[in-house]
Amino acid sequence: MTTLHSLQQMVSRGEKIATLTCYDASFARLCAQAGVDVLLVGDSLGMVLQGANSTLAVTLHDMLYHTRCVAPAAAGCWIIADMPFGSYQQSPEQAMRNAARLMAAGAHMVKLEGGSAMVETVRFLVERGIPVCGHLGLTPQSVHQLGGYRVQGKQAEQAQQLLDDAQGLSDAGASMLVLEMVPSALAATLTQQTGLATIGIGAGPDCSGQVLVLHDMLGAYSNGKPDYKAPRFVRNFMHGSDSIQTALSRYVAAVKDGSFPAAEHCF
Ligand SMILES: Nc1nc(=O)c2c([nH]1)NC[C@@H]1CN(c3ccc(C(=O)N[C@@H](CCC(=O)O)C(=O)O)cc3)CN21
Ligand SMILES: CC(C)C(=O)C(=O)O
Ligand SMILES: [Mg+2]
Repeated sequence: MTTLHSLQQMVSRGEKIATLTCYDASFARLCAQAGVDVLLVGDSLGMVLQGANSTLAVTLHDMLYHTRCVAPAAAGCWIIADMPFGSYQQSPEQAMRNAARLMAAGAHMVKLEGGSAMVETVRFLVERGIPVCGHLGLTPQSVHQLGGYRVQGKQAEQAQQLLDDAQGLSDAGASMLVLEMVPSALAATLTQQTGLATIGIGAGPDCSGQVLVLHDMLGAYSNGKPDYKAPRFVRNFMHGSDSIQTALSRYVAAVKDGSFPAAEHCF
């Protein structure tokens, strides 16, 4: 069974943490059988399941429903649930109220996007018994502020801000951190300096683990436009696999042996 403690032990011995998003019981069973360590009930479900072009319209009810679908079937996996847009930014009390509902639905940890502005909220949740995962770099709930789904932290000033944000989240008691679309060298520095278990998506090979959206790594997602191209960090593991089970197992193996991500998936 994967626990926060066993994840930290994996980090200590240099074993990579294989993470996938998951939204339902059937895939939770397949992922658990394939040896996926962590399942993220991501608000990416707004794009993947609901067909929207951002994650902004996802509700707490949506997240509760999918967490309840995943949890009973996720045998042994560590389950992280995303806090959706608008469910935690107002105050630590609002975040606590909604995080408690996600935990009651079966999550083991909640994830929220943002840096210094979220430090007080992270401390509030952790002091009240809720494990918290941060999310820095490309934070999709801020897509309209960031001007698109773009790599973050390329300029020195942005990179320093990310380092300060990560340290702040770590000091506040966060135990994991998703790094999305940041240069590999910066993600490596963040991982070394903060002591957090970092889970990268487009953040290079030197994170403590990797995550992909399930439908992306199975080649099952497109935004419906004829010129759709998957993000650079995606590898389709159905290529060369005869079944979904094989693709999931090959993903776990590639994360564990360091062959994913390769340079072509990184910034
Ligand atoms: N299916 C899916 N996969 C994801 O990885 C994902 C979601 N949905 N929804 C929530 C966010 C949004 N994400 C995205 C969405 C698009 C790009 C993208 O189009 N990237 C291109 C262009 C980069 C650029 O313009 O600089 C790339 O080539 O990486 C990246 C991340 C990551 N998350
Ligand atoms: C892409 C991952 C990190 C995520 O936040 C999601 O799936 O919502
Ligand atoms: Mg998310």
